[in-house]
Amino acid sequence: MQICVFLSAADLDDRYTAPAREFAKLIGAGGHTLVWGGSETGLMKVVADGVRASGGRLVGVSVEFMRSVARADADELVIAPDLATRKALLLARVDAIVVLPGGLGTLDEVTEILELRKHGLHAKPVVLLNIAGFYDGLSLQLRRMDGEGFLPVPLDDLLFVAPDGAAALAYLEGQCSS
Ligand SMILES: C/C(=C\CNc1ncnc2c1ncn2[C@@H]1O[C@H](COP(=O)(O)O)[C@@H](O)[C@H]1O)CO
Repeated sequence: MQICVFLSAADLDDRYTAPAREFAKLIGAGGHTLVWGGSETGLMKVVADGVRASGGRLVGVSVEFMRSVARADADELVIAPDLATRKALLLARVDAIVVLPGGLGTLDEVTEILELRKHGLHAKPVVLLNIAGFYDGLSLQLRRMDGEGFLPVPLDDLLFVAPDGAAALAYLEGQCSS
């Protein structure tokens, strides 16, 4: 599978980096390709390093104004002219999307992907990898939207929340083989 991972560009502590590294190892060992924002910073670097070390392929999709922090040794590096084009390219290139802990950039990416899926503009599986309970708050908010009629499709049709990397990959393997 070509797996798009959205995740933090910040340097984080072991609570986040250790499970992210485990997930990266599963991606590489499973023969999958990581498609990500292409940067050499923070959790983005941790996961790219982990995928590379376990034999996986790296496809970076960076953006012109971040070119200087893009990973030079990616197997493939695409530079988009702007953030909107980058998100479209990331989605177009992959079979599935996994969202690790992140800040506003990650939140922007995941909400756009979910909004497109809500409108039936793609049908790619989206997984929130709930490392250290990071997405408990967002999950609660989304469940409230679902329960109170704010979503035109059931939340479970939009998103799967996985407790760990193994559960995330098992879900994607089931979805992408069917
Ligand atoms: C430019 C600097 C660091 C590099 N920053 C980023 N590099 C690549 N991709 C990025 C960067 N910042 C955001 N993104 C995209 O958004 C997500 C991470 O954002 P967050 O706010 O840290 O959650 C990530 O998925 C990227 O696609 C030096 O300042």
